[in-house]
Amino acid sequence: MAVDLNNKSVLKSDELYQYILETSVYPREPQCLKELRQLTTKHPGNVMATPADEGQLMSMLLKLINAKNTIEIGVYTGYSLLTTALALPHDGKILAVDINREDYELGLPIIKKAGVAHKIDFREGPALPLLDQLIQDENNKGAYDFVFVDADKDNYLNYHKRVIELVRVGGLIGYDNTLWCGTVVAPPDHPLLQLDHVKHCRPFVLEFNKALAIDPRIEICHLSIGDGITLCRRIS
Ligand SMILES: C[S@@+](CC[C@H](N)C(=O)[O-])C[C@H]1O[C@@H](n2cnc3c(N)ncnc32)[C@H](O)[C@@H]1O
Repeated sequence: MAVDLNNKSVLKSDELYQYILETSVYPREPQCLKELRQLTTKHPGNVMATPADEGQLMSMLLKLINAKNTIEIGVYTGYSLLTTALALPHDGKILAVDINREDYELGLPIIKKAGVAHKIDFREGPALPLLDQLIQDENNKGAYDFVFVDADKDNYLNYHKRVIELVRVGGLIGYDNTLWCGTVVAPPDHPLLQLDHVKHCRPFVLEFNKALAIDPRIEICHLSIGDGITLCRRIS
C-alpha cells in the first residue's frame, strides 16, 4: 500500500468526498478561503491545512455558540484562522499562536483583504508558555468561547490541562487530527507508521483520546471528518 497523507477524508472514497465538496462545501466557500486554499496547495506543508468541509463545520459551530473570544493553537497559513475570523462578529477576537510566523504571513494578505485581520492577535512562539501565562491571570479563566487546537500532537494533553481552564462552561474546544490518519486503529506494520512523525505521535494521540473519553469536565463528540476532530463541550 502506498503511503499517502493527501487524502483528507476517512471516507475511503475520493469520489464520495469530492461529491460532498462539490454539492455542499465549495458552492458556499467564501472567495477568500478559496484563494487561501489555492495558495496553500502550492506550499510544501499543504497537507497540514484544515480541509474545507471541516472548516465549514467549524464555521457553523462558532456561529451556533455565538463565539466572540477564541484561541487558535497552530495557524500554519491560516485556513482555520480565516474561517474562524469570518465566523466571529466584527468585534470578535482570536488569540492565535504558532512557532512559525513565516507561514502565517504567507496567508496574511488574503486575511487582510477579507477585512478580518483586526480580529487576530498573532503570537509567534510555542503555545504552552503562552497558555501558562494566560492561566496565571484569573480574568482569563473561563473567558474563551472556543479553542481550536491543531499543533504538536505530542502536547495535546498538556494543552488540554490548560485550555480547559480558559474555555467557559458551555464553550467548545476542538482538537484536530484525533484519528491520526486512521493509525489509531492501525496494526504496527501499517505503511503510514513507517513515517517517523506519524509513528512518534500515535501513542500520544491514543493516550489523549483515552483521557478525553473519561474526563468528567467535558462532553465529547469524536467526529470522522478530515483527520478526525474531537469536540469537547465544557460542562463543569
Ligand atoms: C496542522 S498545522 C495547523 C494548520 C492550520 N490550523 C490550518 O488550518 O491551516 C500545525 C501548526 O502547528 C505549529 N506548531 C507546531 N508546534 C507548535 C507549538 N509547540 N506551538 C505553537 N505552534 C506549533 C506548526 O508550526 C504548524 O504551523
